[in-house]
Amino acid sequence: MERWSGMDTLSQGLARRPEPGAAVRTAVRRFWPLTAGDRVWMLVVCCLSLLTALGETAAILLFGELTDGALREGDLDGFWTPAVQWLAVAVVTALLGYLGNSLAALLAERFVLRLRAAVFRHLQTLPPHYFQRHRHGDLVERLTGDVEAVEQMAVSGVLQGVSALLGALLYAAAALWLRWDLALATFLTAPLFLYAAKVLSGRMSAVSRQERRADGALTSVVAEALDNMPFTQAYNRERAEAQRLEGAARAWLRAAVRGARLDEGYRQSIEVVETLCVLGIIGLGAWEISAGRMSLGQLLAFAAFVGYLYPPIRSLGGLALTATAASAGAERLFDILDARPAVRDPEVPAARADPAGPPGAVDADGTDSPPGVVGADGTARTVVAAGPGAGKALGTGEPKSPGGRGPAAAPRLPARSGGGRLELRGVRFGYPGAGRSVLRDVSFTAAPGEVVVVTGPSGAGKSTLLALLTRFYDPDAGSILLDGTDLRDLPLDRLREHVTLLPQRAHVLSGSIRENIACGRPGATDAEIERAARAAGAHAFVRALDDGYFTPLAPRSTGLSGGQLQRIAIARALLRDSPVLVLDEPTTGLDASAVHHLLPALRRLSAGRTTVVVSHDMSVAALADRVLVLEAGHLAASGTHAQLLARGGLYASLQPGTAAG
Ligand SMILES: Nc1ncnc2c1ncn2[C@@H]1O[C@H](COP(=O)(O)OP(=O)(O)OP(=O)(O)O)[C@@H](O)[C@H]1O
Repeated sequence: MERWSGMDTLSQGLARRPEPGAAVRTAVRRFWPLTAGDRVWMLVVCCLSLLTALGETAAILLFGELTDGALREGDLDGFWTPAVQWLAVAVVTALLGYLGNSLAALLAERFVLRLRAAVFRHLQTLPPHYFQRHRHGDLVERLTGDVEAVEQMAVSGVLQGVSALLGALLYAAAALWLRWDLALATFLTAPLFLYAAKVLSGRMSAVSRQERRADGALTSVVAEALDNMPFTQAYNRERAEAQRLEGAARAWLRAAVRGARLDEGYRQSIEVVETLCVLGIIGLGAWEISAGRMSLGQLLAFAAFVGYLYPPIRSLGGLALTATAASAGAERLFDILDARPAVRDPEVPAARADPAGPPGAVDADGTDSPPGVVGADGTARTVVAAGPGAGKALGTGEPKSPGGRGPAAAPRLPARSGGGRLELRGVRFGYPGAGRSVLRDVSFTAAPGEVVVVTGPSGAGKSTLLALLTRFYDPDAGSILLDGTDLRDLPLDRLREHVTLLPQRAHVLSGSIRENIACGRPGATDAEIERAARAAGAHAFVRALDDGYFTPLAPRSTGLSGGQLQRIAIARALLRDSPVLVLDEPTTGLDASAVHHLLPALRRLSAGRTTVVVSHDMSVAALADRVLVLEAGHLAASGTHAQLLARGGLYASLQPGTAAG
């Protein structure tokens, strides 16, 4: 199995420190494909920038004409023509500026939309341990703050850079045309701006990394504090939590102030350089005017050109800093994009791909994904989207065929009725990066219609076994077969249609009860939903609610009990109607009466299917055709509940009221 070289967030922050320029180049190279489809519009923005700069150049020349023709002479006749022309130029320039800036804002937001969708799509392919090893608040920050920071470099940065460059060239050309000798004297100062930016960019890079990390840590602390609020209140931990928040906020403040100081340092030193230049020009101009080689209008126009020339040069230097800061955000996105999914769809020749599979990955804005996106080696990757693992466009390499097998054609599973035979052959597995096997030589078979309960001491590997059955991971050795086909040879979406997981805590989606049940099989009719709810023992309490099936639920504010939510989850699983069911501690946290209501529903749910249940609950074990006892990763015993009890040993010791339970 391919190992994921995961490290925790902090150590990744400390790892590899490319120099700022290289980091920016890598980021631009990897994210640039996301601008596909908008590049023509980016060109339009650049053209509009050029036209705007031309308009401003014309305005300055008209200003010089106005000064010499009307102001110096005190002649109103010389005022009207240049004044009307100037006004016309100003209106057209304003219009072009409006169009250009609006279009640039649209392109920037579209890039954000695509980048976030691309990172999120890849995130959805990552295995459970990735989410265990990264704080959720930090991941939220990456999908929001870091994505926006990268945009500042990849789209806004490029557009502003091109526009600044065009403006600078144009104003420089105009200044040269007006007085080449004065212009050259002025240009000598330009490298000072870029030098200041270069000196600061090294420090900016380190500060930006700290700032991005501090942002992530702060969001994490807030998210965790909100999640833990009842615990915080019940244990009088308000002060401790407030201190934790303050600690994270202070770290963020320090990083933010350092960043602001660098920005401000750049801005203010540039102001001083600019003032020096302007004074120099006025001094030279005064000398030229006194020698009769220059008019006042020419001097003012020249000074205006130089006044226009500095902002683009300053902005080019500032952009170097913005890009350096953004590359710290980009590194945090690469951390996600370079993490490898633990499992991959089998390679299916395009012509043989199942037409019933989900459509190709589509951007959040409804447009097709650009074909190649941000592969670590910069190569384009094709979005195949043969299943829920369709984040392949962002992965870092093609999947290895597990166990050294070649590319596999995707076998079709049999229809719902009759199938569902599960077979484990000598399965060994250890979590990526953990370095030890959690399951060792596990072999058993579960036939259609059979209920197999897996039990054992805490940490024996029961939940891990379920993660393999639902193919969140592949075994390191051995194989798992569904109706004779290795799970690794089945498209993930097909596999997960055939194997339904009922997790320990019922998942609640934001939406009505009806929607929560219907997500088991999108498109289910009201009658089918009600039938599933009845079989799950949920119909009676749902109907008693004011809004019945339209009662809104939200992940943390359901207003339903744990047992009721579990029955909604059972209705969802019933509707899914898959041949294999995998249940993780379905009665955990429920009292005797809730379990009493749940068991008949579980019995109906498992009828005619292959059911594997992880449970410590004896009432669930009593439902089983066979009980498997896992101990330290291997199967220690198997038999019916009664047989195992009679045999004594580990199983008997697990029962409540016994010493080793
Ligand atoms: N993401 C992970 N990375 C590394 N090790 C893990 C990970 N998840 C679980 N483990 C380890 O794998 C072993 C088996 O864990 P598992 O959750 O499968 O046990 P379990 O039998 O389900 O326990 P319980 O009954 O307490 O839920 C444990 O030693 C655990 O520490």
